[in-house]
Amino acid sequence: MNGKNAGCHQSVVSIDGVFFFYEQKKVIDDLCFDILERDFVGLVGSNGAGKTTLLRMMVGLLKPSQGQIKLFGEPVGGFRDWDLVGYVPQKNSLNPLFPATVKEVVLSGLYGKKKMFRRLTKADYQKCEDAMRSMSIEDLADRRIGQLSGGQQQRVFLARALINNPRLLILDEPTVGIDARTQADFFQLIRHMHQHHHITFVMVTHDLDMLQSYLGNEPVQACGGLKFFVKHTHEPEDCLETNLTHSLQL
Ligand SMILES: Nc1ncnc2c1ncn2[C@@H]1O[C@H](COP(=O)(O)OP(=O)(O)OP(=O)(O)O)[C@@H](O)[C@H]1O
Repeated sequence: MNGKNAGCHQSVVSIDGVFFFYEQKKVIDDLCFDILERDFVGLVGSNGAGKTTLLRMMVGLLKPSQGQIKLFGEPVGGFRDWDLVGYVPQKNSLNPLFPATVKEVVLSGLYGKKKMFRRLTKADYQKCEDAMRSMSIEDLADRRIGQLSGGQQQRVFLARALINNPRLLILDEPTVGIDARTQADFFQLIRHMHQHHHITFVMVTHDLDMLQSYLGNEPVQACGGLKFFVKHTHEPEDCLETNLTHSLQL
């Protein structure tokens, strides 16, 4: 877990002495944790343990009260290469009247703060097609997202996170509210992505059985109410495919 080596062992997320307080309430208590390239990290904890808070700090939406988080070696506060990071926040079921189409939602993954008002290019539309195809949702492209099932919506949000071909994918309870069969399919898809692509995963889930079947029974670290399960995938031959939006079909 420790070490910032070359090649497949680079540090992707480094969490160093992080505390987080909401007013007087301590939520994260002196957390130190390194996530290396191509790790799959499963983050587990009871309601209110601080999982979402930690993910939000990783993507710069919250600032640690103390300590530091680095992404790809850069402090999050100064990190600019957000195309490397895909984030799928906790599911909110969408109002069926929400007007955006699937294609528009996926394309919106391209809008960094700076790019918000630029014109979309042919290459952007191609990336969108690739991302939708990788999640097998191309047939839904013109449907309103609010009219889709929970499982379909999750695939759309994953495609949105994939459109920039990220190297770090952060998923906050991606299968909540989805039936068991769809959850199993979704998890298989995530495993496939991890096994075949040069990508690091951090996933919060309450589905311990599913997680342990892939990451083993023992957490590698516990901090407060948080438990970290990790699968390392550091063999050089595991790092051949790099383009996430290619050949993701199961
Ligand atoms: N904006 C906020 N202001 C004050 N307290 C907050 C705020 N957001 C979260 N909290 C509190 O911080 C604690 C951690 O919340 P967090 O959402 O990180 O937990 P979690 O582990 O993701 O929980 P869950 O499994 O229920 O999603 C909880 O006690 C929560 O009530």
